[in-house]
Amino acid sequence: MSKHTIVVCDHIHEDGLNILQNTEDVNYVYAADIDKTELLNVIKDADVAITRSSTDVDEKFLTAAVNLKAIIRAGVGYDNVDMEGCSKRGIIAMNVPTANTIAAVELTMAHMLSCMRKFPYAHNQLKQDRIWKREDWYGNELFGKKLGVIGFGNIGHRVALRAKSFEMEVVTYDPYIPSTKATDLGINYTNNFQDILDCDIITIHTPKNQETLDMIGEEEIAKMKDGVVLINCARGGLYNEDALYNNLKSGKIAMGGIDVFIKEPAIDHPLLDLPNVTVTAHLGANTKESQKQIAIQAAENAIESARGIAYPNALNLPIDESKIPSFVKPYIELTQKMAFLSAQIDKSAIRSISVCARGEIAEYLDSLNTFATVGALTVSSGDEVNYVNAKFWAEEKGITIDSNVMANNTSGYSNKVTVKITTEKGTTSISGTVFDENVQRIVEINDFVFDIEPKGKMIIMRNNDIPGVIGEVGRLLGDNNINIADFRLSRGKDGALAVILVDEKVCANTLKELNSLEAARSVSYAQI
Ligand SMILES: NC(=O)c1ccc[n+]([C@@H]2O[C@H](COP(=O)([O-])OP(=O)(O)OC[C@H]3O[C@@H](n4cnc5c(N)ncnc54)[C@H](O)[C@@H]3O)[C@@H](O)[C@H]2O)c1
Ligand SMILES: O=C(O)CC[C@@H](O)C(=O)O
Repeated sequence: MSKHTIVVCDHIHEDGLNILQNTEDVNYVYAADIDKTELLNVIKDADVAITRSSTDVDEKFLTAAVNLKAIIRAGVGYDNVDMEGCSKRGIIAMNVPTANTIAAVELTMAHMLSCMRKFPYAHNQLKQDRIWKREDWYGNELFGKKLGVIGFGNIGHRVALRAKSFEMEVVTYDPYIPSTKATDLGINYTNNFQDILDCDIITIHTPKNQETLDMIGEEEIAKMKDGVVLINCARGGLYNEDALYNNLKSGKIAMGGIDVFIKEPAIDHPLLDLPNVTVTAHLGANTKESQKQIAIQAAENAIESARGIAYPNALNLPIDESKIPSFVKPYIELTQKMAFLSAQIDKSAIRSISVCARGEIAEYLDSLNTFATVGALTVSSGDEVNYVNAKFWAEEKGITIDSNVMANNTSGYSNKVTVKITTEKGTTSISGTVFDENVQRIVEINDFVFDIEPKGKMIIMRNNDIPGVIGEVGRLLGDNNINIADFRLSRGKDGALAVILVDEKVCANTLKELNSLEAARSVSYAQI
């Protein structure tokens, strides 16, 4: 079996490492404890790399990583990933966007409270200096203060909600959201930045990019109230660091709560010398709960991308991101998985790949088509195929690709995608939809109705609808030490189709035995 090399460049939770270690087609390399210069040597063998903010994915890294096909940023911010460099090389970059949201929200609240009550200094005076001097520590309350939240995304909006529960007055500035996203939650929305500068406390939760770097500098601070408190648990440099230092020193800014710095590790940073700054070493994401979730998702996504099955939360998709609403991404992933499954059900030379969609998702047929092609070709061509080269591969092999809007909808799903793969043996058609925000489901296989998560090891068996089939299949799999996790049977006019989810990989001999059952018409094994 050919193995995919996945290199873990930074510390991640052991649950993620265990997933990689226990995956048979993964050769996992732990490189979090080696020097970053040595990493350049190790990374040359990587098919996929997992990084956090301690590894810069820059020109040097990318030049060394000659085999790299995908990179997973085990966190939200990807400002330390050279996205253009990745795209030029056909490397797909992904992040894990929401697993550390709560951790960062709670650290923001901790900094806010620490600043208002000068908590670390009071703590140190008693614990380190053994001085009991209550008159030194008159703080301020959050109650009744005005909080300005810049950036109302996953973290910003939750900080705002928590601040409301402290009975603060909250106003947010985020030109990229509809104002109702804030006002529906009882948060004031403004598109006048001065309203933020007028606040008692300001916290920033935007990504770091050309627009947000130095968003708050000398000029903006001059317009703030004397004694303002500034919190930054997003990225170093969103508040200009020199301006921050000068104004904390002068007392214009009363207190700063800072988790992030332009250059990290920041052990010699001038801000550390100031008495009115509470600091943490980029710990926003550092809760056990969040790191566990991030590591699990990063490991699972690394495996899926190494196998070419899907690129969850891809950041450099071959589509104009600004024109893609967030509901489209899970459909893209699902389409790739359905094509991957379809090409495994009928393992023979593909003649055509066709994607058909209805609902709003039909506007994105072109992108769905690219990802269906990647999924279908991965079965025969492995991880060499990606969204950059998939259509060229198909052309070279003489595979026809087409897409069209579904004419009628009898299923009742408002959005539905069908992938049809035709080989020399026939056509396999799989349809799917997405519930809520990201609950992906396969709802039809060759006109048989199902409700299956596109995940795991499965046997797909077409059979005559006669009594005793389930019992016979169960016995046969039991005799071969294969545990059935779930048995889904769909009945039609002409027989039945069973999708049997199993815990173990099924070998060719067992499939042959299943195929020889009297009721069996065809049997295949697939893994997503
Ligand atoms: N300290 C940590 O360890 C830690 C942990 C997690 C996330 N982060 C960082 O926190 C920040 C926010 O993360 P998130 O998950 O909430 O991201 P998000 O993408 O959910 O939200 C970002 C929000 O910023 C808004 N925005 C973008 N440009 C803006 C601008 N010029 N002015 C105002 N608003 C603007 C966007 O519209 C969006 O609503 C990111 O920089 C992320 O890297 C830090
Ligand atoms: O833990 C990290 O690598 C940084 C996490 C955080 O800054 C993020 O952007 O998700």
